[in-house]
Amino acid sequence: MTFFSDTYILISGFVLLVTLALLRRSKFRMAMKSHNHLSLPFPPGPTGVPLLGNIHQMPVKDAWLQFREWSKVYGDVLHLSIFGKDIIVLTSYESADKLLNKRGAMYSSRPRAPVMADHGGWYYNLACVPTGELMHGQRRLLNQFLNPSAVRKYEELLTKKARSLAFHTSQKPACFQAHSRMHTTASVMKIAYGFEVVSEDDQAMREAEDAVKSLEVIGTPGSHPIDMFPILGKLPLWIWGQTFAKGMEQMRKGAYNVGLKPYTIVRNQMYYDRVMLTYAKAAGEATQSMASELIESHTLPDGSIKDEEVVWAALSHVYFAGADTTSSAIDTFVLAMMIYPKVQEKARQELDALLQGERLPTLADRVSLPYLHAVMKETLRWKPVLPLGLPHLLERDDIYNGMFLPAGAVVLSDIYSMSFDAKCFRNPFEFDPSRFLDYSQGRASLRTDIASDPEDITFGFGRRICPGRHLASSSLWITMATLLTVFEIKVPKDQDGKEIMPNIDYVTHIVSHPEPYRGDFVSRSKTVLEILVNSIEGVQNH
Ligand code: HEM
Repeated sequence: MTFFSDTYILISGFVLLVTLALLRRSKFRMAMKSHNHLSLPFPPGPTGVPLLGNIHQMPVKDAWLQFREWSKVYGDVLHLSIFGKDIIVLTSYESADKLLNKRGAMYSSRPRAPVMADHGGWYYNLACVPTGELMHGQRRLLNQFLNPSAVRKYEELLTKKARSLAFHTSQKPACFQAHSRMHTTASVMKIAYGFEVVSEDDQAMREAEDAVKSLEVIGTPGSHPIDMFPILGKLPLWIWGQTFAKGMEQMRKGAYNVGLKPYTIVRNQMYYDRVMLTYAKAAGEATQSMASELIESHTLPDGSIKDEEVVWAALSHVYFAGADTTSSAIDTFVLAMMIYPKVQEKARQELDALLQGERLPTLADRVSLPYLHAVMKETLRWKPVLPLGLPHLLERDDIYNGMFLPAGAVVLSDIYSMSFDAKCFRNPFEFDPSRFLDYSQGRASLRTDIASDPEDITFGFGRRICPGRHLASSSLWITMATLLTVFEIKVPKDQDGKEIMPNIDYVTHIVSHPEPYRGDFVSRSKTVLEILVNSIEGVQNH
């Protein structure tokens, strides 16, 4: 991405950055009270150049691929430096567990991200909220609604949405990825705000997509010069080029559309219902959404809402962090089923033995289907949804295995390298769910002795672990089970009957998505389609 509008700005900007780098190295360490009293070494890493550090070695795209290579040379805790900013990359589950989980109190903040937070209007988004009340307050509310037992109350809705996805896929199989995106958005919109999303042209869908797109302007989060030297943010935005200035405008719009706006709609509706004396009815319906429950429970006697910013911000995450991520995992599952038909067949046999062709799966069947659960773990491992998680910030100096980790370092959990760690996963690039199964009792059961479980890796770590993980795994599981019950998922063929192998390239900004692909969804029988249609009331509208 070009941040500078012309050569002059490029040169003067460069001189400024180098000067700031010199100042920063000493000042930043002092501000964060970093002292290496014992003169311990930093973790190893590639040798950088004075002042600039490793900037010239950092790939612009898919940095985790390079981190994996470096980890083979330097070990599982890497140290990099960019303009004097320390970056620690954890490439093994063991190091992430020992530092981010076990020493979570000091590894749980987020680095400052002025471009996203201050200029782009996303200051409330947990991806850039440091430790403090805005973080704790939001996480408290999210955990209240998304803990394992709370998520059970959404099982019926998730099942209905999975069936609706199967139905729409049977009607228009070529549009599967668009359907999957719509159905995950529809689920989280219903849960968060009680809104019904019924079409891909729905305004909420378009606004969520625009909001995701608007974030692309910042490239790799944290990589813009303003993020490294916030003082540069005081300069007029146009010096970074028109695209950037316009991008900031789009970001602010997106931040409002997925944050305050949907909350305000619910709040106004509830207020209107109250005024119209239909409050009792509205309250009855209100219990169906997180927003209305929270507005109810946070309304003060004078009609204002206690901690209102925390409430609307927390809700925004269900919608914004919930849809894009889960649909990525669903799309990966379908891709894997096309490429590994034997795995697909095995999972289906397990389902058929339980369902006997008489009914569709429900989430209550999950415990009886260990192979399918293993397929889900492998889906999450094989193509991690967030290959580098979200950055953590180390708030105090730390020592790990005789190495000095300085306060103020940005800590990256390299979920990609952890997922392809050959020490934990044999033939890591193969999609092989049996790695999670134990057949010693004569039938498959999930292994309990796995050194690193993808479900403990892919949702992040410590006090920042994904609060939506239980909802995500229920949604993913029921979608997988329903699709396999209804369809055989095949690689499409060309006119000569030759298979057209799907593209397995992924495009990643923060979340990774498969590039558009085509799958062939063949209904398994007329009966199963009838059962599907009968199981959904008013299917056209869901
Ligand atoms: C397959 C689906 C999903 C995956 C793989 C995923 C993964 C992640 C990861 C890796 C993080 C960063 C954790 C860290 O900093 O160590 C994260 C954070 C987060 N996720 Fe998810 N997520 C998924 C679905 C969801 C859903 C459904 C929701 C909400 C309903 C959600 C809400 C959040 C929030 C709010 C955060 C920020 C937490 C914080 O900073 O304190 N995610 N997620």
